[in-house]
Amino acid sequence: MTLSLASAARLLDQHGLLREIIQNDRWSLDPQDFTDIAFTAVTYDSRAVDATTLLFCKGRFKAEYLTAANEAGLACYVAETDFSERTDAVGLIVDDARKAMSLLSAEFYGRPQDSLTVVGITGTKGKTTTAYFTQAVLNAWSGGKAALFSSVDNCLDGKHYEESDLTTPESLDAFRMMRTAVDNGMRYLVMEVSSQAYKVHRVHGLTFDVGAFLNISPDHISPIEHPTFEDYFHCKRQIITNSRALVLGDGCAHADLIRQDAARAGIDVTETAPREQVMESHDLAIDGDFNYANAAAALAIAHVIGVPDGDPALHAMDTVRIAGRMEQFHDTHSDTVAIVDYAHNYASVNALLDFVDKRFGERHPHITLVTGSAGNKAYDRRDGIVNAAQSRIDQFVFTTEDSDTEPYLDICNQMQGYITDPNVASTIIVDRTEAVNWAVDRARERQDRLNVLLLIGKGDERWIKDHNRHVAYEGDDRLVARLFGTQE
Ligand SMILES: CC(=O)N[C@H]1[C@@H](OP(=O)(O)OP(=O)(O)OC[C@H]2O[C@@H](n3ccc(=O)[nH]c3=O)[C@H](O)[C@@H]2O)O[C@H](CO)[C@@H](O)[C@@H]1O[C@H](C)C(=O)N[C@@H](C)C(=O)N[C@H](CCC(=O)O)C(=O)O
Ligand SMILES: Nc1ncnc2c1ncn2[C@@H]1O[C@H](COP(=O)(O)OP(=O)(O)OP(=O)(O)O)[C@@H](O)[C@H]1O
Repeated sequence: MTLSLASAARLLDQHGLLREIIQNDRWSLDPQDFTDIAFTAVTYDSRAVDATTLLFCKGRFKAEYLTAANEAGLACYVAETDFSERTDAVGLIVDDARKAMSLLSAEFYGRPQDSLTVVGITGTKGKTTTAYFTQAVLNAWSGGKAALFSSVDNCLDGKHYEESDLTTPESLDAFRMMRTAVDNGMRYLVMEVSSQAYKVHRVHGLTFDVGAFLNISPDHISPIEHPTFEDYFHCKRQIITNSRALVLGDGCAHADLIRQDAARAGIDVTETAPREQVMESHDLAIDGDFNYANAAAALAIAHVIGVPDGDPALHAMDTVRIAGRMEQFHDTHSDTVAIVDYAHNYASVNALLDFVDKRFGERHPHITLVTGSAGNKAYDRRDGIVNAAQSRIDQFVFTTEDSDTEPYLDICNQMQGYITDPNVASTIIVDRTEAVNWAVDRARERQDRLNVLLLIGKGDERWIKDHNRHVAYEGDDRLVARLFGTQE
């Protein structure tokens, strides 16, 4: 690990981020005016510092955190504010602490991205699935040397998967994990890139060898995410100029604007094949026609990376299943199929119902949608889910998803209020376990008909967020398998 106070200050200066260096009453632009420190660790948590740690003060960091850090011997911090009243440490005062954190973390971890072929995948829907497909192909192609950062799991050695917290990790965590991946012998990294990642500079300074832009539709609009669709789309578009080559999803909305971005930056665009073409040569284990669009993107990425057309490695994605995505369960007591899926906005609920229609439509099933929506963010999803489903299903059961401070019942009531179709029934059962139980019991009362239960928005998560803390939950998949007395 090679970062010192002097080299950090120089790097920040080169990137136009350094405002000045401050220690007590001494203010300077010259790092040589301060005792140099060779950093042995970097962190954004004031509770994890010692005399050779570089601390990044970002986001909702509070000045009082520095009191204990100072006692722990903190010697240097990066911040947008002068904290010399709270600490004797040297402050690298910058224009943007998150950009600084990304650049300095990459340097601290020895620029691991330079030893990897890095694939970045963005889009409103299909990021996780495409990332898993791509990793499977690159793993097969390279003999197990592809790492993955996804919203479900991270994988740093091509074979072990650990649950992740964010779609795109904080920059510092991302570069630390890239270092581990390189040390584990990985040659490829496939990562999901959320719009938030660009909004809060988690991938600042990172160039993707291949960037993929799958699709775009309204999502993530709220005060803590994006104020408008334009802002959401603008953030996602940053991947274009930060990639060496671009893969563009077939039928992507605003494709002309995306091509204009690429043309201005001189970046080659590879368009993905129509999903129907992929259906001719691949038989995916995971259900849903939309997954053939995700497969088309994975094939295009592999092509740009150099996997030859027709190579057997391309079929590695055929067997990929992703926990909590399009998982089917069949009841042993009635003609009922439950699908556990991660759909949670207009586009994905619509795609899910297209699948239900195609697979089960001929049997005119009774369709129940068990859904909630996230609290305190992505408000547009609430009417999006209702509008995508209301004329295509028989029954809504509104229940808990994840929340911060917003009461679950308020979210359920709001969603129920969006219903305009008089033919769809609805009920609110806030407790998610009870909601699924209720849906199963009602289905068993309809012995004369096929029932389709759609349990969406939680996938295989074993928790529900309440006040942003994880509260244990059995998981939609395990719950329904237990109630059905079987699992497939
Ligand atoms: C808006 C946003 O990006 N928030 C993220 C951000 O929060 P923040 O920087 O404000 O950090 P904070 O947790 O409020 O605390 C401020 C700082 O004080 C530090 N601290 C705190 C206490 C203390 O004693 N000492 C101390 O130093 C914390 O370590 C932190 O660095 O940094 C945190 C980790 O450092 C993230 O967990 C958090 O994500 C929140 C939880 C989140 O949910 N973000 C969502 C909106 C998100 O990013 N989603 C996208 C898209 C998902 C999708 O595509 O579906 C994603 O990429 O996941
Ligand atoms: N290409 C697609 N088009 C429309 N819907 C899709 C597509 N791919 C997946 N979906 C739906 O979206 C859900 C989430 O898929 P996935 O996790 O791959 O996307 P994501 O972009 O990572 O989503 P999120 O950002 O919400 O985590 C799936 O469970 C499915 O219902």
